Amino acid sequence: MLEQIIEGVRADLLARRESLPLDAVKELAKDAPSPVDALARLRGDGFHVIAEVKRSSPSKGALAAIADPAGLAEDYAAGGASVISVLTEQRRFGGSLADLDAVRARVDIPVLRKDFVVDPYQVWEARAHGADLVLLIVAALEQDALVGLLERVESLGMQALVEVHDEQELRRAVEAGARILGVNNRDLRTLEVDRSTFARLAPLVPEGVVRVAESGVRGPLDVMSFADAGADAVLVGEALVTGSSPRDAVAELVAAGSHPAIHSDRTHRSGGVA
Ligand SMILES: O=P(O)(O)OC[C@@H](O)[C@@H](O)c1c[nH]c2ccccc12
Repeated sequence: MLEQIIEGVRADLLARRESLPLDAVKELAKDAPSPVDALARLRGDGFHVIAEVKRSSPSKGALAAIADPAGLAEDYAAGGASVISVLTEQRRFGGSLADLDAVRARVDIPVLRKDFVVDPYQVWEARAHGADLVLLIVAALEQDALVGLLERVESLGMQALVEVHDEQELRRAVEAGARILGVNNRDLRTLEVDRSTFARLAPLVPEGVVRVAESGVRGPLDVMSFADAGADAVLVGEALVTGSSPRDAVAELVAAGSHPAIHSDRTHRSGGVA
């Protein structure tokens, strides 16, 4: 699946590059609002929710129409989200750079461009459209490309969420210098979700690197177990776009992550309940 998605991404990228050359994108990037320090935000106190604007996915098809992505992002922010993730991949996820523009114009918390980034052009584009963070998927990149893109992201004042799904990818991410590491519980090759992936990989993430549990969060109980396994943040799409109140849903997840010890063995052994 990953390869087919990337094929489409490259074709769309080629078309955009033809209508707007890299130099023009670089000019636009100069005029973009300065990046917000997303790393400081995610390293800050408390548990963090990265809330995603997601219309559809290859695994689930259509999830939600989302006529007003900026309104949704405002609701997420009001519920206490630390970062808004905006899918910009068009063919399989129904996103666009217009969604990123709309969201950027209406929230001041950090915004993540969520896409299959394989070329520096997309990093410049992210900055030109006001992104503070860019997703880099290790499974989609050779090591040299990963290192180069990460450097480009940081040289533009942004941060990368570096996504991994197994031990080897995790080692590559750490070697490349990732500061924010996402463990995707969904295997992008098969689209299967295995919620034990995060807990398996989290102990291998070096101290000081932000740990994000991605995909498959259904509600507060999942957040508690990811927080218990060491997550600093969760990245949530489907559960938020299909629920009734995105604002209340985010608030519930933030609260759940802030009290992981209620469910931990540690607490049971000491007999206390937070
Ligand atoms: O809708 P979910 O299961 O809450 O997942 C959100 C997010 O983790 C998922 O959209 C995602 C994680 N990594 C990606 C890479 C590309 C596209 C999408 C993703």
